[in-house]
Amino acid sequence: ETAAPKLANVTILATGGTIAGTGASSTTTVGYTAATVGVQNLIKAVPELAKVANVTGEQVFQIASENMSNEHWLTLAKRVNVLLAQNNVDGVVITHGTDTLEETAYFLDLVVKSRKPVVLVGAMRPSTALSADGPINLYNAVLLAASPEAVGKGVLVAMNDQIQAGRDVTKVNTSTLDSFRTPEFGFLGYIQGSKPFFYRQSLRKHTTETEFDIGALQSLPQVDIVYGYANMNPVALDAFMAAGAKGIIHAGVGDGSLASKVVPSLKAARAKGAVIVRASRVGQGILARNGEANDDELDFVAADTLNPQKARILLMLALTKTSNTKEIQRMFYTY
Ligand SMILES: NC(=O)C[C@H](N)C(=O)O
Repeated sequence: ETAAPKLANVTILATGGTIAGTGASSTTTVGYTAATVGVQNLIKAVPELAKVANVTGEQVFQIASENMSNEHWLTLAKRVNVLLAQNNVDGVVITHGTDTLEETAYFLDLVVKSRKPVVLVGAMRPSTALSADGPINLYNAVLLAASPEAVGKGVLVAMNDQIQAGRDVTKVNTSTLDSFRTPEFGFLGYIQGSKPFFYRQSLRKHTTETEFDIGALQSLPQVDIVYGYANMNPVALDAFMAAGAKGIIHAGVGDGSLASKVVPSLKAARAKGAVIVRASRVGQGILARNGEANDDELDFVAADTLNPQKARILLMLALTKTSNTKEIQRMFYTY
């Protein structure tokens, strides 16, 4: 008789969100309370987890993800790095609210120093709802984190039976189960029959390949996002600068075009030393350097394919290393 294969050790770090949410009734799918169920009860609700991994749980935070902050990210990333450095941890799953899940995934993709799997997971329906998606999503996330296939793939997101890349995935719908998508580039694979199936991979550098080290950091530089629209008003940008912003993401219209009325404020911000990154509110496509604005002349940076909220994360980390815009532009073409 051959011994049963040894199960991987997976730690679930719980941070709250709808996956840990409860509603007034089984038909409550909006207006429920996020972040009420503790990690041990999340694990207990899915006894099948024991078949795919030796699971342990830690409650890191208990928040709705709209309240996720830079400080939460530093705490979480440091914990992930400590756990993955241990021989008795093979992978980490992070339960998370869906609203900012894509941001945490990209932050970790840039600062986790391990090739071991890190998988973020959430739910669109609270745990008390009919056909809640949390339990199957959690099961899929744990088996993915326990799988050799997920090693070295960067931080992953497991939602709706699909495997998504932390860099590229985004929430595209306020409420449906298929809210997590990677438009145009596509998701990386499926989870089916308790197995991950990978078909593609991002070529951008991640985890052990990055130059970022948050080990000694207690905070991150202030970077804010200004949103572009017709009749755009520069007041928000000026206010962010007055509040001490070290970087500004300009989530411009189209290919990041700059409204004439806003250009003086952008130039003034740059003159004060803030790094300006041109991104787009459109959600897809390359933000072309020297396209809709002369970035060389303005000394601005182009966001490439990062959406504004992900560009904010890369700029914060970049500013922990340098304020040289050429160097920062290189980073935007690398990660
Ligand atoms: N579906 C969710 O998880 C939404 C919730 N507001 C959160 O991000 O925590």
